Amino acid sequence: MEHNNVNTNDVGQQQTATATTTTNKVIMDNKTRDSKLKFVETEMNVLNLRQDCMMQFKEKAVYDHLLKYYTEDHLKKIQVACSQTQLYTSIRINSILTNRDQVITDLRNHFTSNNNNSNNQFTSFLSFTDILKEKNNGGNSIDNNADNDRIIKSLNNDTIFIKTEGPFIPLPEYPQIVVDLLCGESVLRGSHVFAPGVMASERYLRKGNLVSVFMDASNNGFPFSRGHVIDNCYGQKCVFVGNGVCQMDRNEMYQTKYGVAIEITERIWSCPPLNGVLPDKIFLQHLPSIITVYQLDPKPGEKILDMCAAPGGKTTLIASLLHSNKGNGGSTAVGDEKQATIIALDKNKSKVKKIEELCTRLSLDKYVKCLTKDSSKLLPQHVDINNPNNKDHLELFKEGSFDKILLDGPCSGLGARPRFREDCPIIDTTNTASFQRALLKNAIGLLKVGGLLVYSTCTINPCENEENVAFVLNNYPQMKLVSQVPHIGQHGLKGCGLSEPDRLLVQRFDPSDDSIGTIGFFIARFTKINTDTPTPTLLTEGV
Ligand SMILES: C[S@@+](CC[C@H](N)C(=O)[O-])C[C@H]1O[C@@H](n2cnc3c(N)ncnc32)[C@H](O)[C@@H]1O
Repeated sequence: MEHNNVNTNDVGQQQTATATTTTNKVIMDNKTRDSKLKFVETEMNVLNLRQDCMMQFKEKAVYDHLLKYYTEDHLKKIQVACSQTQLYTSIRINSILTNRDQVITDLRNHFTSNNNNSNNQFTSFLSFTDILKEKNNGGNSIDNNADNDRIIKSLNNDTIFIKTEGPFIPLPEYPQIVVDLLCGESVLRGSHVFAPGVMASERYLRKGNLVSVFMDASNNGFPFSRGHVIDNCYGQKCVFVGNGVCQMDRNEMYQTKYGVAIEITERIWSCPPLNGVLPDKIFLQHLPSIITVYQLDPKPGEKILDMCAAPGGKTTLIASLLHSNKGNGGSTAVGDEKQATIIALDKNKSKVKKIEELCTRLSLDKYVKCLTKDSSKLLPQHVDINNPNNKDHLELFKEGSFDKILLDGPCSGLGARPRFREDCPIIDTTNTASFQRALLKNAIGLLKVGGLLVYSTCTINPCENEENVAFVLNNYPQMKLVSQVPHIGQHGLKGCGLSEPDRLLVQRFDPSDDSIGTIGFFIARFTKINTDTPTPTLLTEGV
């Protein structure tokens, strides 16, 4: 699950006369916070201003399912973490067009000229090494070897991290606006409010008015139609997401599909508003997603498959790494003699278009060939070999022909944050796991002996993670786990089918790990060995 590309254009930055409030600089001490909360709690039911606030599961069965793997205490910590914003905004630099120093200068200029940085909030741009040091209290837990050094250097060159501060508790003291869940979660991640997200408001709102923005987090969705007039307090289960300034009159908010309706000036979490900023030079991507692609370690001359690629976040990072590695072994573009072809697939045609658009926007299109395909049916056994229309498919998807495969498939998404209501139905926790096995089967068939398969999900559901890895290891003796570089997440959960050595090889990002503060995520890195000529290790294992 990538950063929500809510919309672009952080427009409306010209502050109106009433927009004189600046974001709170100091985190509340407990006493001030408590007295503010007392005021707020007597006034309204605001979920996230309570200490015990945590993400709730729409279906209790999902909670019960997770309790089979996590203790109650652990799950509670995950729920609390999921209701908060991630610890870092991670920014990938498009090194084909720019470099880290230039992006830092551009971002400084952007924040200054848009008045978003009036209290110097976003002056600190951290490197990957910085966040490792913070994670390990000054130490760096990554081993020093040539491979690690090369990868850390590349991560330091091509990423920037901005730390999230908070929670700040501005008072929700202005006329109220209710936005939908998606919009509210985007605001918590740093976005402004775009017009389509506005659900309800007080009757008399004008451009320039200050407003308090609430997100509807009730279990059954917003009970009124869009444009509903709310008087006084919105009494449903709601989450206060910040104060802001209207950039439109009330009517326009409901009539237009485009543009910023409210510019947020006081936030709960200090995430920078970056939607639409330097659109061809930076890409917002969660840290575990970045780490996933580094596990592929793409090299010039390789044939690479991204099986579930839309909207293209990881595909474009693969292409970007290939571009950076171009000097180390020749040309890489599709069509070149010594080509490293990235085949990016998605089963949804309109989503494939999105991959193409992103590749073009980032000037990486020459590295990627995008196709609409069902990746659970790539192997020749799923294709009518006598049909001449399938000739190209059979040629491209030969068994054992890919050097590197990324399988970042559909998953239950039980790891997203910030999130106040988890809507995933219980059926998805098992159905997705079995569908992922069908995808894995195709990936294994297409992988070369000696090749790498990277499998990832953005969920904390062990059925889709550790248990699927155990499924692969138990059913495909040619598949072995290999170590990950970098490995900054936790090890696999115990009791989910993995042996102790294998548990240590997978990488699990637990939202409740405050030291890194990411979304929930899981990565496994496999290689394929030749089982016809067993290696000494295999012989020993067989004894
Ligand atoms: C988690 S998203 C992938 C995100 C992507 N890797 C990125 O980093 O931007 C999962 C994608 O799998 C696609 N998908 C689902 N079933 C598929 C199938 N059978 N074959 C190919 N793609 C599929 C979905 O359309 C969705 O775009």
